[in-house]
Amino acid sequence: MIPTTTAHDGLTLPVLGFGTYKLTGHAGAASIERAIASGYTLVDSAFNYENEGSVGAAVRASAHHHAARDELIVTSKLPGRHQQHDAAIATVEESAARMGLERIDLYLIHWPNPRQGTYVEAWQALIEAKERGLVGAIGVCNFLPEHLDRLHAETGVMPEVNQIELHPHFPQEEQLAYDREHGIITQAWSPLGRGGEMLAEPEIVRIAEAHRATPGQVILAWGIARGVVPIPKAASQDRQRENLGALELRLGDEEVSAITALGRPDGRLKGQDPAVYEEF
Ligand SMILES: NC(=O)C1=CN([C@@H]2O[C@H](COP(=O)(O)OP(=O)(O)OC[C@H]3O[C@@H](n4cnc5c(N)ncnc54)[C@H](OP(=O)(O)O)[C@@H]3O)[C@@H](O)[C@H]2O)C=CC1
Ligand SMILES: O=C(O)C(=O)[C@@H](O)[C@H](O)C(=O)CO
Repeated sequence: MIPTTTAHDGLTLPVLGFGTYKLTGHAGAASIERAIASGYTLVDSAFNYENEGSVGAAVRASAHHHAARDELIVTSKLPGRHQQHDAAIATVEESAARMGLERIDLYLIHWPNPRQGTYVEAWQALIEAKERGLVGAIGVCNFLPEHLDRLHAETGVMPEVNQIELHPHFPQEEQLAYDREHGIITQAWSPLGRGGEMLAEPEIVRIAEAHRATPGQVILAWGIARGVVPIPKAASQDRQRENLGALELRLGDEEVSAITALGRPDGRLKGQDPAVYEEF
C-alpha cells in the first residue's frame, strides 16, 4: 500500500504515481499493466498522448489479476483545442470511450493557454462533468497562481490537483507554497528530468551512495518529502519497481535542502513557461 495525501475537497491520491507519456499500443499497454502489477494505483494519461486506449486496456486487464477497478485512479487531460464548453464535455466522454471505462477518476485541463483565453470556460465544463458523474475529480496542469485565482474568483471552485513541471533543476518553491495553502495536491511531471543529466548531479549521486539507493530513488524521495506526488514514467518493470523503492527512503532535512538548492531560474527542461506557452 502506498501512503496517501488528501486535497481540500476530499480527493485522496497515493504519494507516488505512474506516468505514461510515450507508452502506446500493445507494448505500452503491457508496460502499464506491469506497473499496476508492481503496485502503482495512480495512472496518468492525456487525450493528446494518444494512449488512452492502451491505458484503458491495461486497467481492464489488471482487474482480473492485479487491482480492482475501484483501487485505481485513472487520469486524463483536456487538450487546448477542446477547451470550449461543448467540445470539452464531448472530449471527456470520448476519453472514457477510448479507455473503455465507464468514467475517468481524475480529469485535468492540460495547459492554461492564456492567450487563447478559454480556460475558465473549460473549467466550468469540467465542474459540470463532475456533477454529472462523468469524472470523479477535477484539476489542472501547468496553472500559475494568477490562473488559479481566476478560476476560483469566477467559479468558486478550486482544482484539487495541479500537475506541474517539477524536478531538482526546477523545484517550484512558490507554486508549491501556493498549492499547499489552497489544499491543492501538486503532482510533479518529468520528476526525473526525463532521465537525463539530472540523475548524474554529483549532490544527488552523493546522497544516493550514502543511502545505498539510486539517483532516481533519491529524486523521487525528495519530491515526496516536500509533499509532492511525482508521476515517473518507466517502461520496464525493473525501473518501475526501482522507482517505487523511493517510498522506503527517508532523506534528512539537510539533504532535501541540498537538492532543492540545485534549482535554476531557467531550469525548465524545454522552456515551457505556462505564462506564454500554448499547447493544442
Ligand atoms: N501535464 C503535463 O503537461 C505533462 C505531464 N507529463 C506526465 O508526467 C509523466 C512523467 O514525465 P516524463 O516526461 O515521462 O519524464 P520522467 O521524468 O518521468 O522520465 C522518464 C524517463 O526516465 C527514464 N527513467 C525512468 N525511471 C528511471 C530510473 N530509475 N533511472 C533512470 N532513468 C529512468 C525513462 O526511461 P524508460 O521508460 O526507458 O525506463 C524515461 O526515459 C509523463 O509520462 C506524463 O504522464 C509529462 C510532461 C508534461
Ligand atoms: O507531455 C505532456 O503532457 C505535454 O504537455 C508536452 O508538452 C510535453 O511537455 C512535451 O514536452 C511534448 O514534447
